[in-house]
Amino acid sequence: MDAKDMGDDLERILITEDQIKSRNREIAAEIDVDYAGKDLLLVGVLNGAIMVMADLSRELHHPCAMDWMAVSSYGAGTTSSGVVRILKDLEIDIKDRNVLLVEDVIDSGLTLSWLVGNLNSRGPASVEIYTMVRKPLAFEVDLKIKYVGFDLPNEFIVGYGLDYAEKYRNLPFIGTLAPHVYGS
Ligand SMILES: O=P(O)(O)OC[C@H]1O[C@H](OP(=O)(O)OP(=O)(O)O)[C@H](O)[C@@H]1O
Ligand code: HPA
Repeated sequence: MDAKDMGDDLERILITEDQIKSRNREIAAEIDVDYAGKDLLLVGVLNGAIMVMADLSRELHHPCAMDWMAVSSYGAGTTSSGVVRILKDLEIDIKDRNVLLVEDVIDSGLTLSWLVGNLNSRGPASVEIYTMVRKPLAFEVDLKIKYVGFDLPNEFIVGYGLDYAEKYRNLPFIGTLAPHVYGS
């Protein structure tokens, strides 16, 4: 899909499809080195992480298992409260496994802080994080993020798995929406 297919919904592209592809490749190479000789289980956080999980995993040379969780954060409006409910739990027992959580965005960091605590209580060998985008508020929570695709400023983004009202996830790039979209 091209920016022009969105009519005037798109404001601007922040990260292009090519930039996403090469960053996934670079990070996959780091992961291949870091996990050489080790078990690796990728855990994607639904729904947003579907694109990055699919692309990252295909750049990895390391044989890895994959599983998914779906969680729901409760908060006023667009603000994550950090109170999280599991909508879909893992199928795989992560005891003694090396888990790499895969996310599209870490914004307030509250969802991932909760998730890391939850997964650590299950006795994994390790839990690390890869996020395609990190926003500035994530620095204010106690969250160690091992792999970061891009640091972006604090504005709402869509595309590459990220939605506004469940739309725009299928854009192959990451961008911002025109103000009129939020008004409609
Ligand atoms: O750092 P935080 O402020 O907690 O926000 C990040 C979370 O918000 C988004 O998920 P969302 O709840 O929108 O669900 P989705 O993945 O289905 O879009 C995103 O995929 C992260 O899971
Ligand atoms: O900027 C964002 N876009 C889409 N979903 C999100 N969830 C947290 N931050 C964002």
